Amino acid sequence: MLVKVAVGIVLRNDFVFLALRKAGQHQGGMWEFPGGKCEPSESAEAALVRELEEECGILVKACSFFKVISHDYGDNKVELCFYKVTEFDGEPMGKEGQEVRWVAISDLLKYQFPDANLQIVNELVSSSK
Ligand SMILES: Nc1nc2c([nH]c(=O)n2[C@H]2C[C@H](O)[C@@H](COP(=O)(O)OP(=O)(O)OP(=O)(O)O)O2)c(=O)[nH]1
Ligand SMILES: [Mg+2]
Repeated sequence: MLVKVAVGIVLRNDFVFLALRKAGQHQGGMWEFPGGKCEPSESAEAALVRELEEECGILVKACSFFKVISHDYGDNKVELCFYKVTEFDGEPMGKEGQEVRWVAISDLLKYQFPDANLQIVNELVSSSK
């Protein structure tokens, strides 16, 4: 089954907000851009706003669509809709107890991401140079 996911690249200056996926989750132990599954008939943008409030406690004020990446993990097929989040209310936090941190975009390659993220991470790092 294909799972549609909305993902937020939350940006502030040259930093991006990352969260650590918990051990029991799919791709647990990997760093991620916060987000989650779209509910049936929910738009990706609506899911993005809902998930970032649920997971990070922020209200998205401005975002722009970045890219869709489809990836087959074998056990799970995902379609990730990435958005750049450039304006938000509140200070992002790990609202579900997850470890979080602001990371300089130029340092992103030091973090381990799920395979589906590799292209996006490389593009972000290249564009920061
Ligand atoms: N949020 C997020 N998910 C990612 C990224 N990269 C990646 O492969 N994924 C995958 C992992 C999961 O299979 C899926 C996202 O599911 P999720 O676990 O965040 O979904 P959710 O927040 O709705 O959580 P749940 O209610 O199902 O527990 O997408 C990423 O950067 N961010
Ligand atoms: Mg999630």
